[in-house]
Amino acid sequence: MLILRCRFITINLAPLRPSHFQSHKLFHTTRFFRTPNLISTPRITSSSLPTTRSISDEARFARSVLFIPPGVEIEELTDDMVLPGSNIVIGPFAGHSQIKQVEFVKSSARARDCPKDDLPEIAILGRSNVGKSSLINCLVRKKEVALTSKKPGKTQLINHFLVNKSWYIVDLPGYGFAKVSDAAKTDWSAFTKGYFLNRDTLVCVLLLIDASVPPQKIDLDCANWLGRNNVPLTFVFTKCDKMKAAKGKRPDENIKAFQQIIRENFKQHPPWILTSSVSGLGRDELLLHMSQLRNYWDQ
Ligand SMILES: Nc1nc2c(ncn2[C@@H]2O[C@H](COP(=O)(O)OP(=O)(O)OP(=O)(O)O)[C@@H](O)[C@H]2O)c(=O)[nH]1
Ligand SMILES: [Mg+2]
Repeated sequence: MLILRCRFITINLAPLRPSHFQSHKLFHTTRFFRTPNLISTPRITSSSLPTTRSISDEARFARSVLFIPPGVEIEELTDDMVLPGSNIVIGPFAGHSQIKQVEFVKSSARARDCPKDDLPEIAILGRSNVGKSSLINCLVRKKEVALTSKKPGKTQLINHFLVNKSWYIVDLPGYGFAKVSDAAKTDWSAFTKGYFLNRDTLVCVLLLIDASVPPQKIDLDCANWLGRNNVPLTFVFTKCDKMKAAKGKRPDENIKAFQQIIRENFKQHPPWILTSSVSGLGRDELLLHMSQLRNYWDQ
């Protein structure tokens, strides 16, 4: 069995159970790619294959637990193509990923008010206080870009940030903030439908999951809703630096428990990655993953 070694946890991914969920919308279809291979993709050698499994068993297993992007043949897969601290295979669409320039463009109250220039966008979604704004600041390496706060519910609008003049990061309002009124909760539900289902330029949703707390029903409901509606998502586990949780379980235990539940609902495990906005864990890896999603969408 393939074991993914992360920087501070080892996750043994068992084969997934089939389910009615369809997997990643963008990456389900087989298409030719036009960009050159920017990452070396060493060929698999006979010594790197398990002796007790046939290649097809291994291929089936790899497909069920790894995120294999377009342009990567399963026979070419080697351990070093998997980003550290993730199940994400890096393929030929990965390219320039660093953020050189970022500018705030606008805040929109409704999906129809969002920018209409057809640039690809990656949205950041998660519970209030999960660390959405902090992750954006970490990715762009600027403290003041997306406002962070200890007080949940700080981000109330759809905020578009233009990156390298070519794509958007979108900071969304958090869900599950206990103190919002029923009216505000209804608005959030209408907003999700409007934005996620109709935004043609949405490349992927980064669904942030707080690794310092056990799996939350509201996060699982959100993941299942996105899965059912074929909205491409990547699980980004946040606050992985909180190794000594004051109470409860450690991040690695919480992440394992979350993934176990996801395996029961998703035929193929969506991409996932460990991050910390405090230590910078997973920052460069996540940027690289975002670049391959964007470049594939953009072709
Ligand atoms: N230890 C640790 N704390 C973090 C991390 N990311 C965010 N935080 C803290 O968590 C709190 C909330 O962070 P925000 O980035 O404002 O969260 P948000 O998801 O944007 O919140 P809303 O806008 O209210 O939905 C702040 O006190 C952050 O400092 C992390 O990686 N590690
Ligand atoms: Mg915020």
